[in-house]
Amino acid sequence: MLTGAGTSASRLGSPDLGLITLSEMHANASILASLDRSVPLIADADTGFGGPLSVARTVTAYIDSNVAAIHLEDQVVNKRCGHLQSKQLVSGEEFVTRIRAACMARDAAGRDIVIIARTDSLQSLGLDAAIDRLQSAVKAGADVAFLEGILTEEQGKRVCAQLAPTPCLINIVAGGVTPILSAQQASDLGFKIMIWPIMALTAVYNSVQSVMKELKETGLVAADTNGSGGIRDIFNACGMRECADFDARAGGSALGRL
Ligand SMILES: C[C@](O)(C(=O)O)[C@H](CC(=O)O)C(=O)O
Repeated sequence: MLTGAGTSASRLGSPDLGLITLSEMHANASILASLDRSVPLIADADTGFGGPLSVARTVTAYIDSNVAAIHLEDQVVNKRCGHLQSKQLVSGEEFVTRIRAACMARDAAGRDIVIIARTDSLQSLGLDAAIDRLQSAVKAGADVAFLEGILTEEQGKRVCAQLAPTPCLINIVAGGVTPILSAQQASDLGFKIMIWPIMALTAVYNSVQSVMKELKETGLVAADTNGSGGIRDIFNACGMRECADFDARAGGSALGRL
């Protein structure tokens, strides 16, 4: 999952308030999608970054980066995280235009990308209107429906039932408005896709904060005595053995001993 909130936080040091641009999102998407091509990447496309032509440009850029799916929402371009208050929406017609533009760009590219329609309208318009927006988006060609900021399990169950057979996605954000559900609970409600967009960022943030505090207070962060948790673990996770093996098979001799 390429999170817009996480990309804003890590690249701009800013909250998820619509400051991130297509170029920055696309750069991150390209890196993530190329890490392991067998793993499909869902990328946040926010509002599509403008009118129909900008939406089309966004879709084409993500397709070129081998992104598997994108979610496009109905907030105004000056958007905010879906779990904050006072979100503003574009009209239902403008939302459908965004989705239609995305599907047209996908069809024109002749390549496969899953279009996930996200509505942020539950907060201000209520459940019936939000479901209505998702149904219109599906009619315009969206493959998956995403009701953002679900407040209760009952709402989750209803959206899945009323959108069927279109698969629905649920977004779990620690500290957000949606109850934290397990994969099994989400599946029991009828969801087919579940994202935890800021889980990894939260874990990294908490552990970096903890070691930074320790370093500041004690002047030292002790290394693990058993050799795990160090830089070699990270190099190995990044494929150091595979690199050495490739180098040797190609006839190289520089990576025999690392
Ligand atoms: C899904 C989301 O768009 C994202 O940026 O990952 C965010 C997540 C978040 O802010 O925690 C969202 O608006 O829900």
